[in-house]
Amino acid sequence: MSSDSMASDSPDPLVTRFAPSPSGYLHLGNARTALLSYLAARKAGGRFILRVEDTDEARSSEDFMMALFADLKWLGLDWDEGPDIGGPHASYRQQERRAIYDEYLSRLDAAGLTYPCFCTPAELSISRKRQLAAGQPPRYAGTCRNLTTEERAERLVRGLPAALRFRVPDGQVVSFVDVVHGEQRFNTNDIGDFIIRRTDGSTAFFFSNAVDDALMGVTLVLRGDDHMTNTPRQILILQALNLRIPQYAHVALLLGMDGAPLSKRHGDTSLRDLREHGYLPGALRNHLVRLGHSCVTDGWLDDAALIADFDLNRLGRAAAKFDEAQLRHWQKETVAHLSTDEFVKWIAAELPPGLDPQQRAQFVTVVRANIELPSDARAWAKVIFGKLDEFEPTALAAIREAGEGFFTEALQVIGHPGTEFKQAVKALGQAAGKKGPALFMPLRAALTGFTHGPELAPMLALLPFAEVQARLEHARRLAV
Ligand SMILES: Nc1ncnc2c1ncn2[C@@H]1O[C@H](COP(=O)(O)OP(=O)(O)OP(=O)(O)O)[C@@H](O)[C@H]1O
Repeated sequence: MSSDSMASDSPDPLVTRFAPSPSGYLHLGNARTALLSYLAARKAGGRFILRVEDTDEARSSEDFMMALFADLKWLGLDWDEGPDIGGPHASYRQQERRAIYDEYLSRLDAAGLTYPCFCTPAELSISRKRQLAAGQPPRYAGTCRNLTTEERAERLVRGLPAALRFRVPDGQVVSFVDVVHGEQRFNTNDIGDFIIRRTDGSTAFFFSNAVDDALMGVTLVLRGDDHMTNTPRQILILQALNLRIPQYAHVALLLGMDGAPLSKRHGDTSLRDLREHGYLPGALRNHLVRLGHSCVTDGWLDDAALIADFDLNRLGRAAAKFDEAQLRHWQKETVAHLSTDEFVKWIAAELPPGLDPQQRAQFVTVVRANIELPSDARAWAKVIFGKLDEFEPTALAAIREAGEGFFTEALQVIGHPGTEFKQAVKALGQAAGKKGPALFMPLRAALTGFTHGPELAPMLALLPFAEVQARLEHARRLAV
């Protein structure tokens, strides 16, 4: 039993989808899967569908769904069909597709491929433990498979809660060619009959997800490899319903710093957190596309270039780890690619009120290369437009190392408004007998409170002369 012939050589345009559950904020793993699915569709000139899998009512919420739309849009994705915009296969919310599932469940039923299962969670757990103890892979033992019609009727009359199981055929092999992992083969004897409708009447993931993909015309299911072992089950359902089997691409899960897969349930680093920290969508896109996909271009890619660079054949198998240093690298690159207007808009909320346009423009020119996040702009705005009341420890050490005499000289050399800074520093170096870092570092420390930062001369051009004097005087007192 192979799905190869149905899955390949499709003349139809590529249709991909992202199908999250609205049960938490999207984390970077979800976002990466969404981005890759989006890029695959856009690259091929196909369609990208957003479907919300909210059959688990206890964990799903309207707020999370709205957040999901907002976060995906912020990341720069758009979709051709979805719950918020509709489309030819509406509804795109599984809660609203119950009648469709009932119809397809009854088809399976009519074909004799389902049966009610009355096993309780406790009974299933004991059975699983027994199998594990016997060194067997846990699978449903088939307890309710062979109940007689009378036994079933008797249990139903007693009102026992019943789930619905799919009858997996014995002794067959389900095979498919995964875009990332190549040929996959699963023996149906290892699968075990699985639940397609829970006791509360909601359909299980295996079923609704597969039926929706087929009915929505999805041709490529690109998802995390947490779903690899679900795929043979889904192929069995689609075959039983005579529905089209898509191609599958299972990408390695994105792991957190602790090595565990990111997961909504664990509240892992969400797109939202990063956005609130000031990360830019372009940084996320450039970072995420390179986790599990190798780009031809090493440099920063805008949206169009990202689509052009994307290639399904370059999806990788290796597990990818979220690395904040990498994200910061792409953030830096993205900031460098902002136009001046975009940059000013991005940091506007961090600037003190009342700056004139010239001060604003000068500030941007001076500090831009030193800003990765808006909070950096806040820190430099405080240094330049505010009062200096904090020194980082290395700055304090540099001031004390230079000594009181150095700052007495500095106050004389930089002694009047309009002093040309470069000339003044040269003169100070001669007077104090210092050069290089021994000359620049204490000055930088005294005037900014830091031992790193934007070029000093243009920064000082923004400081009032009285403030320069006050800071040098303060440093002189600190150095005593
Ligand atoms: N760590 C991960 N790395 C990459 N993709 C992931 C990761 N976790 C989930 N996905 C993918 O995101 C898509 C949406 O999945 P889903 O909404 O179930 O997310 P989830 O984080 O697994 O949620 P939950 O923790 O609630 O199960 C699926 O394609 C899934 O494979």
